[in-house]
Amino acid sequence: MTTIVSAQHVNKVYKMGETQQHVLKNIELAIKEGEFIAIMGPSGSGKSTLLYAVSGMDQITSGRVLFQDKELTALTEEQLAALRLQTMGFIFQQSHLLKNLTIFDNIILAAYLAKIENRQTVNRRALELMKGMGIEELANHMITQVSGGQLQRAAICRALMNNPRMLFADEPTGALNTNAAIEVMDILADIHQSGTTIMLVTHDIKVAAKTERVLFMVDGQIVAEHTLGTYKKEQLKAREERLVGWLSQLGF
Ligand SMILES: Nc1ncnc2c1ncn2[C@@H]1O[C@H](COP(=O)(O)OP(=O)(O)OP(=O)(O)O)[C@@H](O)[C@H]1O
Repeated sequence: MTTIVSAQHVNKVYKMGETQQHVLKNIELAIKEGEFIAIMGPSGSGKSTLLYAVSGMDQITSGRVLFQDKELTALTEEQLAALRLQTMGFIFQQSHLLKNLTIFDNIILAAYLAKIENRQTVNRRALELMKGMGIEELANHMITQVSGGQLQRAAICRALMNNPRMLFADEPTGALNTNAAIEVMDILADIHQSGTTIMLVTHDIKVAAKTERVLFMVDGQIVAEHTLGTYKKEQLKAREERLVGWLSQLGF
């Protein structure tokens, strides 16, 4: 399998006035095309910072990040924005949908503005995706009229509009109740099954148990990793138990 993301000697230092905080410390990471990978670790260990560093959402202080063999730090802002638009999708804990637009308009907005495809194609794709997520009947609802789980499914549709090679998800189930979290995670597992590489940050063992490889961060470093392999529904309990055992060995 080819490598889609490669982080080499990546450091990130936040400077605030006189003080500095070294948040990513010499990170080495390779993610294979088609992988499903979770980042776990204590609060403040640098999980989100790593996700934003390897997706080019945030600048790094030193080192290199390659995405599909393109060095992100060598790209201009415009080139980086174009690469993100064409190849990456993002999902966050809060859906970040716009309050004064319908669910449908929220999903299509970025694709319309990008003007890569005509409006008919964009509309058709949005409807297909909404159907796949079971929210096609909510197309004309305002975002205040639907549940948290439905909002997150709309945010996933939006992230998939450009048919990304890779999805980056920062605590995608963090704001959801248990059932909605399970639904959203099952959708992400299906998206992975269809060939999309996914990197997600999570505190939730049930979420991580559906991924293939779990990295554990402490204080800006990846200190351990656990390979779970291909997810099969009937193995979920056993995978959760393996993760609990591994995490407790790590003192988490
Ligand atoms: N924009 C920023 N400016 C300064 N410091 C920041 C910034 N973003 C994050 N940090 C600091 O970097 C450290 C790592 O933050 P990060 O959000 O990556 O951790 P995390 O492991 O994702 O935490 P959590 O699980 O709580 O979301 C924290 O100490 C945080 O306060």
